[in-house]
Amino acid sequence: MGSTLAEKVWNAHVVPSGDSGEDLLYIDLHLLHEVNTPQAFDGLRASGRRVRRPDLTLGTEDHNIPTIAVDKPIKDPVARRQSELMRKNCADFDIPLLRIGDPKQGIVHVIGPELGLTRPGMTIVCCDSHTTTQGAFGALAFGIGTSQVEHVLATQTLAMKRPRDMAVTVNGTLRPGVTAKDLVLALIAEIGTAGGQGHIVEYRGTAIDALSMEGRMTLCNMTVEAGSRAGMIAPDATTLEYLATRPGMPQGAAWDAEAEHWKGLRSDPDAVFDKGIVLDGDAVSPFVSWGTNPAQSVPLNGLVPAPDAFATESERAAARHALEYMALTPGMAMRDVPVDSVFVGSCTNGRIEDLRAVAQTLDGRKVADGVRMMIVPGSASVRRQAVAEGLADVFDRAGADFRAGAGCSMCAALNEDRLRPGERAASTNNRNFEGRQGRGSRTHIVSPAVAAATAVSGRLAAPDDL
Ligand SMILES: CC(C)[C@H](C(=O)O)[C@@H](O)C(=O)O
Ligand code: SF4
Repeated sequence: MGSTLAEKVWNAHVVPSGDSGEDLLYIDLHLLHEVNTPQAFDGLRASGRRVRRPDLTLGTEDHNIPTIAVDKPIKDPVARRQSELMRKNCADFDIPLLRIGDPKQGIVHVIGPELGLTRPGMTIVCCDSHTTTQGAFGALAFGIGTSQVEHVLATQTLAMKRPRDMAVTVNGTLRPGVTAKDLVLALIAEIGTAGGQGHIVEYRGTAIDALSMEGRMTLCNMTVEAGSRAGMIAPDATTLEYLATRPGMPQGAAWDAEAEHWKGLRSDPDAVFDKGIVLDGDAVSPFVSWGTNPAQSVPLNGLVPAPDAFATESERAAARHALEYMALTPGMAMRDVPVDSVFVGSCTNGRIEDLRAVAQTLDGRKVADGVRMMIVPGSASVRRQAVAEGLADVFDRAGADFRAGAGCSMCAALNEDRLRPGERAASTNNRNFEGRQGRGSRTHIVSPAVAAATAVSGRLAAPDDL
């Protein structure tokens, strides 16, 4: 019987250890941000341990930091304290840190790939659930908790039981205007927020092959919203093309050898998956969330569902509750839902391709009266590129607020960028639970193209509607 991609990467990292029922995995890259890490460093101090491989560890500031006045001291006292702690911890333990204002700074899941740190076949962990983003490169990448962060810092290893394997095959072709974001929302709507629980998902099929690296990252990013441990896509020509442009890549014969090895990282034809689902790429259309979890999503062409339409009482109760929180009426066309605000950004959709898609729709148009649109780059490098390509001018002319600083911003409202109670947003982020974007906030998860069209129309819309 052949092996899956996940199994191959896993097995290549198992460090011989006692028979504990768990494998001890060697970790190739450990990323850190300012949330969820302070206790791990306190633990190291308490036990008098050092960081074993600071050279395989990198920190960035992303969650709490402001996205305006990036050159000034942080005003918010909580955010300032978090950053100060992060700076002290990284300095004390010799870990490189990309601080606010650093040209390489950005959201942790955006900078790994951008800086060429994320490579096929690696094991990558970070104190953050959306670490799964980096599985787009054929790496095994997932989020870990604070005590595991401490363990990896101290030993560069992690004890874990290997998750099961799940294949998500997307045949056919995504139609023009349909993006990886729509695909992943459609997938989660189908399998539910626990549909991938205990599994590493491998995406395959012609619609996946055709995705750009940015699209693949969006897909793997939201894989965790289906409860999955990780998402992976086997490296191919698209992956190699992206990697070839990244800093620090091997050159000449060394590159050829590495590329050969990477191309071999794929599931064997006779590999057996514990679970599988097949989707028709041609059938996917722009998707939007109506409720308070990402599975509560429907096609933009669809209607706000009636709670009675759900199969189980728990789903019906969840739908009733979500509709009340979201102030929506069953039967209302999603296209008739008006928004107050539009947020473009996050580790799901804050990369250059996302900003290009937004600019394409905003070009020559204006954000609707009464709607505020905030665009926050996923990294400082994305921002520089957006300026260089003229996207920033398009955003300005349209009346959107293109922020100077990169970070999580209104994705999680851990800095001062947040929605007011009751405010409704179309947002390119990945989570829409109650209060996610500020107390009482109402989030509709959308693709960048839908976000842009919605900003112009003032109601949920796709570019074709304009
Ligand atoms: C703050 C962090 C731990 C959290 C995560 O793990 O995902 C955040 O990034 C989020 O998206 O909710
Ligand atoms: S952008 Fe949002 S989802 Fe991504 S790491 Fe930051 S808070 Fe989490």
